[in-house]
Amino acid sequence: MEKAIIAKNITKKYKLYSNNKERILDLLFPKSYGEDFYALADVSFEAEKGDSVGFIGMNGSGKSTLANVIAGIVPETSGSVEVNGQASLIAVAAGLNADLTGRDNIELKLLMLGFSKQEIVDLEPEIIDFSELGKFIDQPVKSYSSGMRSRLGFAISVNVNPDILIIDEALSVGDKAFAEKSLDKMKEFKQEGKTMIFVSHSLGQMKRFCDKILWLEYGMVRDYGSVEDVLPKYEQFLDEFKKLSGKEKEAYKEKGMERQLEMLTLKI
Ligand SMILES: Nc1ncnc2c1ncn2[C@@H]1O[C@H](COP(=O)(O)OP(=O)(O)OP(=O)(O)O)[C@@H](O)[C@H]1O
Repeated sequence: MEKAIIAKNITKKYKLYSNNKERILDLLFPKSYGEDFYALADVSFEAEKGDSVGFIGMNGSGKSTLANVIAGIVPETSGSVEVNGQASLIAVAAGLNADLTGRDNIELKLLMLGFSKQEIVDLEPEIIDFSELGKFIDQPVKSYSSGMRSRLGFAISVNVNPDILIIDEALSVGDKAFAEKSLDKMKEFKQEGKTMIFVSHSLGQMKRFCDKILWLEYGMVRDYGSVEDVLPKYEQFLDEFKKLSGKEKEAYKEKGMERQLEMLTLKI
């Protein structure tokens, strides 16, 4: 089978500063200021061409960060990601310029992707039609609601016909009718044998779409396998986690962070 994505030992470190002074000192001096925070710690997984992989995990587990690293929007701190084909990310806040109109954003994105003038003229009406933005298409994106931004992002990304489609929670902000239409479009992609990454808290949508599930916890891979195998385990985990007291949840988190530190120390 041909691989579409090969992610090897990806780590993403952010610096958390308690104030601006710390941020500036960190820029100016070799000594490190601020606290290291690892959004991803040694994440490896592979997707075959045609796979639909769902990323699941609690808030802050690293799903969006990993989606952004694969899309080439956020650089990894270490490790490597190989993507065979053109990846397109759909996320509520991704890649739109708020000062430009919807139409200008479409043209800019298509230009950046290397489309010719004629191809842009041909494709633009399809994108506008799909977005259902009507006359708002000529208004600046900063006047759009999050649902409208998501529609525009979705309309652009699915119509540029990427090899790999990465969808990060973009369906959760739109209305039901648009979500259904988008899910239909995603089904078409799947039938065409394209690769998809799907980030969502909706386990129902995961079941409908994904063949494989990557479960992240504190920036680490907790499990990776078929939907039938991993999703029930995650559902059971969520049920049990919900029953924990605040203190127990804190202790669970501390243990997770300790595991992360151990893993990172082993790697250094
Ligand atoms: N630019 C940044 N600077 C500092 N920390 C960041 C940055 N971006 C993300 N993080 C942190 O990295 C961690 C992972 O974030 P990410 O958005 O990937 O999680 P997620 O699993 O997608 O969460 P959610 O389900 O809430 O959307 C979080 O703790 C977040 O606060």
